[in-house]
Amino acid sequence: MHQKKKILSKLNLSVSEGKKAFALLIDPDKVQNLQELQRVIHTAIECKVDFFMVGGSLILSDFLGPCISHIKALTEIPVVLFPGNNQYIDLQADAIFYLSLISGRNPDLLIGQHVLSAPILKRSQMEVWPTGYMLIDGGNKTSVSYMSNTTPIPKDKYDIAMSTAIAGELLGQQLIYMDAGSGADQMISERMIASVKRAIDIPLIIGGGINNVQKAKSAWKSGADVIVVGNAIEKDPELLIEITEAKTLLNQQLNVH
Ligand SMILES: CC(C)=CCC/C(C)=C/CC/C(C)=C/CC/C(C)=C/COP(=O)(O)OP(=O)(O)O
Ligand SMILES: O=P(O)(O)OC[C@@H](O)CO
Ligand SMILES: [Mg+2]
Repeated sequence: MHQKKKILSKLNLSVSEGKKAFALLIDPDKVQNLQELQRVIHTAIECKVDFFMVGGSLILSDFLGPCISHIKALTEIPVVLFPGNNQYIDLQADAIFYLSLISGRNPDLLIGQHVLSAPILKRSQMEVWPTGYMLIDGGNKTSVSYMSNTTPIPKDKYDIAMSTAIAGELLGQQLIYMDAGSGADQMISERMIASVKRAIDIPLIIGGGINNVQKAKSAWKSGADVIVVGNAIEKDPELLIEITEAKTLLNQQLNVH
């Protein structure tokens, strides 16, 4: 029998208490050298990030496995795979976002990649997190929209986003991840986040283009349960500390620390 999803249950519990979470996305291809990686991991550990995410739309380096093993060697903070396809699976991770790209109409990303990866995931010890993944237009063409061959939901089509998220929930997805794509010019708007959050009862993850502390706060305040930051921290690891301070303060104000 498959083991219980302990990490996901813990996340669900803190979300049900209204607690805000912060995930750091590490792109194996953007790691300059091992020292740089260790520095970011150490800062993330000091900040007690809620989880690490590792993955990419297209990975050219051989660094996916080493990235995960370096994190695992230093901390118990969970590592969650964020795979662009079934090749980017490494069984050292604790969990995997089993993404279905529900904003798109590309069958390979709704079921094809899942069929290819199902046997290995079923045999593994990893927690598999069924995730409705929705791309929202962030003003520029991102790797993920090009690589997925899908059109993101227009940024002001709140009803389409809401209905898509509800459909994901009704189909049994356990998380909704709305992403403007890595390096998006504009993060997802407050109104879009709030409309989707109101419509669903599963945790809402928001990412793409969150590159300063104001944007992180605005995403949380509009309804994000988890925010994901990648690019901006690669450029300035100190941002980890600022965002963590904002999270701590917000959780204190919400009385859920
Ligand atoms: C079920 C399995 C095994 C895989 C899921 C496959 C699906 C549905 C993927 C969705 C589409 C996709 C390509 C997602 C990738 C998301 C991701 C890891 C983004 C990280 O950012 P990058 O797109 O790599 O950005 P950069 O251009 O900044 O590197
Ligand atoms: O790299 P950034 O823009 O922070 O985006 C993070 C993540 O949501 C991308 O899929
Ligand atoms: Mg990438």
